[in-house]
Amino acid sequence: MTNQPVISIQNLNHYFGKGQLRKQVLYDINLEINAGEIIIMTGPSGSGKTTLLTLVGGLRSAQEGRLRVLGRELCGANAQQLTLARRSNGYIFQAHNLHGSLSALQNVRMGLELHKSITPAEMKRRSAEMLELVGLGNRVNYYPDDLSGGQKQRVAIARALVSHPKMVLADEPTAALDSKSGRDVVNLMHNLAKEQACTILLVTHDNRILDIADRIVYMEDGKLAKAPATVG
Ligand SMILES: Nc1ncnc2c1ncn2[C@@H]1O[C@H](COP(=O)(O)OP(=O)(O)OP(=O)(O)O)[C@@H](O)[C@H]1O
Repeated sequence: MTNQPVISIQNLNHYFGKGQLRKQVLYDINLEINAGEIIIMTGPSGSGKTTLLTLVGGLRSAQEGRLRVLGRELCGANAQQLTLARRSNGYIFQAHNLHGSLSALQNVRMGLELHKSITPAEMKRRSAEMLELVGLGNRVNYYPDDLSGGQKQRVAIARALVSHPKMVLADEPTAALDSKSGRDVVNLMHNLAKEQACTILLVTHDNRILDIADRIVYMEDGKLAKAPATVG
């Protein structure tokens, strides 16, 4: 861990809608996250966690305040700048978004396709190696329909990490999983992230996985607070 903030958020506000329907959903958010940290964001439904995650990930544009991610200011960034910012990140979402018509290997390969300098043979080698690492070495040619929920989520993790991103953003990665698969999945994220010195920002309601966090932040009514309970 180098203790350089990779995410620096200052006085960030966010609104949805326009005119009379305009509604503020994030209020004066301040947060610094260092390289290699695993941060869990928790809090009630509708409190703004996913909104903050998508802003940090460059999936929507930040409107007011300062949001510096991996050396780039995202507040006021244009579409092209946001596209560039997204390339540094891996994403893991609850609905894992695997392509049903692609095999596990081809899905993982998608995580490398933006990286033009890598040859097709090298992409295949790295994708197979990452599937091996997540325990799916014997499932590389399976299609998502033939994999369990936990296996699909592991493919999504392999896809997010295959390019060795500096940052991984995860939204409810264990929501659809039973407790054993959920635990396996977060252990895997934790180990791979620590090996690759990758920063993870993870949104969850799943209290069973809080112990993988270096730090927990709590969101309520669009405001960030320290977690009510600390993790030992
Ligand atoms: N695209 C949108 N347009 C308008 N309002 C939205 C939009 N997305 C979210 N909201 C509203 O913003 C608020 C925050 O939503 P958000 O999804 O960030 O909360 P959350 O904490 O992630 O909730 P959950 O835990 O249920 O996923 C909610 O009131 C929600 O209804």
